[in-house]
Amino acid sequence: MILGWKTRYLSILKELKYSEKKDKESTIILDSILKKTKNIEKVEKLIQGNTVFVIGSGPSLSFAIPELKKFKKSIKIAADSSLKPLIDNGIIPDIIVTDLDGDENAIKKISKKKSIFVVHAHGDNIEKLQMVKKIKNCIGTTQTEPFNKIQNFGGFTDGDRGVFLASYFDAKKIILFGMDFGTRIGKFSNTKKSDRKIKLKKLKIAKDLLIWLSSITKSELFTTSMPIKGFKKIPYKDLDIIIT
Ligand SMILES: Nc1ncnc2c1ncn2[C@@H]1O[C@H](COP(=O)(O)OP(=O)(O)OP(=O)(O)O)[C@@H](O)[C@H]1O
Ligand SMILES: Nc1nc2c(c(=O)[nH]1)N=C(CO)CN2
Ligand SMILES: [Mg+2]
Repeated sequence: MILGWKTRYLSILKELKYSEKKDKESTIILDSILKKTKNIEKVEKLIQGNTVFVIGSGPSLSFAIPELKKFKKSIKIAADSSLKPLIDNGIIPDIIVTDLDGDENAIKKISKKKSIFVVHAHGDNIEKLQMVKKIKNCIGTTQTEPFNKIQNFGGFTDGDRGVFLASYFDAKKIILFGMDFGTRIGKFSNTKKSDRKIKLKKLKIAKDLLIWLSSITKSELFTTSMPIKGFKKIPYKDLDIIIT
């Protein structure tokens, strides 16, 4: 677990009134469903020393998609609900970070392909975890203590967990797409009207975690989305220069 994570996790539990006990229960269930695999080593190989794109569902995702199509070979980590618009546009991510509340059909469509799913267990997705049985390549994560097959790379929402994952495995550069945070929820995000308030709180937590990560990571950080402290803002036209 990354140094300092526990303190941040405890303050998230307090703010959102989540139960550590339920998070732990969920984690134990995910561990019991997962098979022993070499998927962690595969994820490490995809990320280490490479430029990695992390794609979220913020408003700028619509503008990012035509740009992403130009970079077929770059390693792409999709956060949950960004998966559907990506595959609808012929972009197959290498890694999908999800707590399984994105589009279930999109997940089914690529669940038998070589993309690796990084599935997060928490107290509010216990029933969803059964979907893992149908996914070919999977690793499991938690926000509490890691154990057995379950990892904790740090991070909270699917998007920021993607960035923590890329940093954990020493990506050379990490470039954000559709990771705008702020007060506008992207149209591809699977957020019900009644969940808007909590979603905005989660986005604020995610942004603060990324600002913290920027002060400790060895990876070089960039964003094509809304500016964020610690990340160098780059226009799409400069992507070619950054990647090479
Ligand atoms: N303005 C934004 N609107 C929606 N998503 C955003 C925004 N900015 C960044 N993101 C990132 O996009 C990711 C994917 O969006 P999605 O709606 O699937 O979130 P999620 O983390 O699954 O949320 P939930 O808490 O409901 O599981 C989020 O995890 C978040 O990190
Ligand atoms: N207990 C609990 N933990 C979470 C939740 C959630 O709804 N409940 N949502 C997350 C992703 O946004 C991450 N972690
Ligand atoms: Mg999700």
